[in-house]
Amino acid sequence: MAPSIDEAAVQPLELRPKLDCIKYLEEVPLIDLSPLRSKNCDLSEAKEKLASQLHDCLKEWGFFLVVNHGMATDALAKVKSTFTKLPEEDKKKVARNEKNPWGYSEKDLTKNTKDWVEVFDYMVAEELTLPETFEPDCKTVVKFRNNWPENQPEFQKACEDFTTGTMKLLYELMELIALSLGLSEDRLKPYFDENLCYSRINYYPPCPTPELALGKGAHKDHCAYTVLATDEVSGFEVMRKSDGEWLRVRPIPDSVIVVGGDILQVWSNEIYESVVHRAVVNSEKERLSMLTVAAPAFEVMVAPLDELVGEKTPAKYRAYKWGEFYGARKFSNFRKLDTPVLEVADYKIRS
Ligand SMILES: O=C(O)CCC(=O)C(=O)O
Ligand SMILES: [Fe+2]
Repeated sequence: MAPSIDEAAVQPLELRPKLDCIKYLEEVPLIDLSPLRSKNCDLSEAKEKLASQLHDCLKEWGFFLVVNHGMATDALAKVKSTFTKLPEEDKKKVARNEKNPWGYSEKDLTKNTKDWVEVFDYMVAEELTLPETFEPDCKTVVKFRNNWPENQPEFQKACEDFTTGTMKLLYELMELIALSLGLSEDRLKPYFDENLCYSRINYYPPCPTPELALGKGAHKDHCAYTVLATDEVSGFEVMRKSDGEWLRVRPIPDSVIVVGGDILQVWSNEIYESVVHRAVVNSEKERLSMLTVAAPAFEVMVAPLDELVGEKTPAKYRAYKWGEFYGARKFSNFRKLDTPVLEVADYKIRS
């Protein structure tokens, strides 16, 4: 008898990966950040050049790979080795719930289908005081704290080291992204004072029927952008805008992937579009990826940036409060399966 998996993780027919004809992206959009680390070159010239490359990558693909990113090369491997050793009961003890959305979950959904993944989420800030439910009319604030497994200092340290590296890169990219839109390099930074940046581990166990499920279903990232590191097992795929074709991105050793998100789409008034992507699983190998999300402060109103709006380029979105949007998405994991999840398209101005 064919192996079976949880019905909730079976993707609708049209969303299943076609594993017998995987297509690879042959010319990956690649940015080499070594000029930023070189003592012999003019830094502002180097930034302008990189910004222009980044513009082309984001415009064409909505994502790019980065080499010479400055992060410790063994950061992800350390997380992988410590996460995979965590005892099941320790993970279960720090399961996310409606009161604390940080910690472990094996029940994540994308578009209401269960992902074949175990995740662990933690905030970059160790604690944040925020409205209890993240909802517009919520008057009570609570302190959210990270939910680290007890007595696992090595795991926690590996996670924190990863995040120290990604946050540094995230701020470097913030300058380049601003420059790539013709803005001053510090234009986006104020949105990230008291940010909601967080990191996530995605652990994809081998799946007996990888042709039926997805590690992470097709989605766009809702933040400004994501820095994603993956191990050597392939599985990350992007949807090509022109024809909807799924293309697998081969892992390049010591690179990270930068995925443009919805906020960037809105800020840039659609000069850039966030990329649809997914994670495919396989029957033999476990796979681990980890990311840090560039998420602004709760109070930030996200709208097309003034400099990019004009008579010929009217605003394509009305403003929305990031914290409320984010909360609606985050807490949707604990709500009924049939409630539609908020999308950035809900703020689109239809002409
Ligand atoms: O694991 C991957 O390759 C992609 C993960 C991802 O897109 C996400 O967690 O948002
Ligand atoms: Fe993603």
